[in-house]
Amino acid sequence: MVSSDLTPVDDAIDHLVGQARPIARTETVALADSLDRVLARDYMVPADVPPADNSAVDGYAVRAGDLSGEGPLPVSGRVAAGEAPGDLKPGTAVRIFTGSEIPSGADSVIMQERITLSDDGITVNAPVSEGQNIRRQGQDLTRGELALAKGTKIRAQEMGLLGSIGVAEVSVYEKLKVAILTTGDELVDPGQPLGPGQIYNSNRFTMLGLLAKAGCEVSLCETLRDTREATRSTLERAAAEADLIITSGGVSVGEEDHVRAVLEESGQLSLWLMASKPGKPMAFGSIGGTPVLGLPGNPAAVLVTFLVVGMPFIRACQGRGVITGLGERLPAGFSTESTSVRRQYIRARKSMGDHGPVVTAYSNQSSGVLSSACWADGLAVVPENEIIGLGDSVTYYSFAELLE
Ligand SMILES: Nc1nc2c(c(=O)[nH]1)N[C@H]1C(S)=C(S)[C@@H](COP(=O)(O)OP(=O)(O)OC[C@H]3O[C@@H](n4cnc5c(N)ncnc54)[C@H](O)[C@@H]3O)O[C@H]1N2
Ligand code: MOO
Repeated sequence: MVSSDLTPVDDAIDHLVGQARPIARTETVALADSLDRVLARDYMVPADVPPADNSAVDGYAVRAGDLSGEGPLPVSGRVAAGEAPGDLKPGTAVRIFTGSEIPSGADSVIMQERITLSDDGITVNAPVSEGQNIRRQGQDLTRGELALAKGTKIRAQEMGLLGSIGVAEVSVYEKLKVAILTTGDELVDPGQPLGPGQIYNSNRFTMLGLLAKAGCEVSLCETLRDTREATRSTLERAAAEADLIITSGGVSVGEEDHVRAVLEESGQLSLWLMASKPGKPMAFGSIGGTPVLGLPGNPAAVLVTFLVVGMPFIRACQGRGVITGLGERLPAGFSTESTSVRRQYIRARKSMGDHGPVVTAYSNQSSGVLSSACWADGLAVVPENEIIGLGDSVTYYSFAELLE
């Protein structure tokens, strides 16, 4: 029997992350298609990047010691980027471009703006120090070192880095297959007329968007009728082909709340009720060995609970590490009136106040008010048992970083 005390949010996250089994299935994708995927192996550097010393500017390669003599330095050659450089003849300069390899014998490059060119060669108008304007071989990556570690999520810059070491195809974990099950007899799909007592199913679309951003594949997306049998059979069917099932609704205390009951009867319920607002009736367990994250039905609770506890769990299942250091401390542009034993996640906006950035809160924080989340660009945290006064420091998380 799972405790009906409210589990503190941090303990709930630890519990879920502890239960996560990282996906083992891998696949190979073209580098061009690897954005937002997760590396399934370490990538070592096969050869120095850049492979040779090269010029950081358009100008002239010289030996700094040759500049002490009188008169211009004759220009003895030219190296375009992509050409193999020859040797620098002593006492001369070589015309060179950004990215051109440095001819052997040269030890410095002078920007073309710092010289005067005549028929006799170049006259240098600025002091030259040995090594200037040369990008050294291996300054970016050195042969044999780790370029990117297994478990790294590939952003644009990681795509570029893999390209820079010559990787054309990337070994990544398969996307997590997630089943979305929304529950409730009152739900109607957008596009249909609404009958008495009915509402449109919005959670389904919030969840589709969140999972796409989280790099998951939605393998099944259905709405359940409010019966024990429909809930059981759909959960079992989803469990057979998904890595994770996420439900909305049906986890509170009413007799029509079947998700939690089915987990208890036919699977496992390892956590129920979290000390957060919104998100209290969150449930977690498994059925047929597949983890089930039961989000509350209220639309803003779906968003908040997914971001706060769902994302750390999904990251762990994706083979990624725990992300730390999220959030920033900012003065509150709002105040609260009473304390709660639940940690409150306020739909909030970071904006510029008279004295710098400040976090403002949407006026209606009801978990049925999804427009609060559209107005907001993140969440501000009111800690358990605390009251926030205007100007007090609060932690603010942007939606973007919560979805990293
Ligand atoms: N006696 C108590 N009642 C409630 C409690 C409680 O502690 N004791 N907790 C409240 C809180 S907090 C929440 S959150 C909700 C969560 O209940 P469920 O997770 O069982 O969700 P439902 O009852 O199925 O739905 C709640 C609400 O959300 C609407 N909903 C559900 N699914 C969708 C959807 N796909 N799209 C749009 N809207 C949806 C549903 O119509 C309800 O209005 O329980 C409170 N009650
Ligand atoms: O916990 Mo409920 O999600 O506050 O509305």
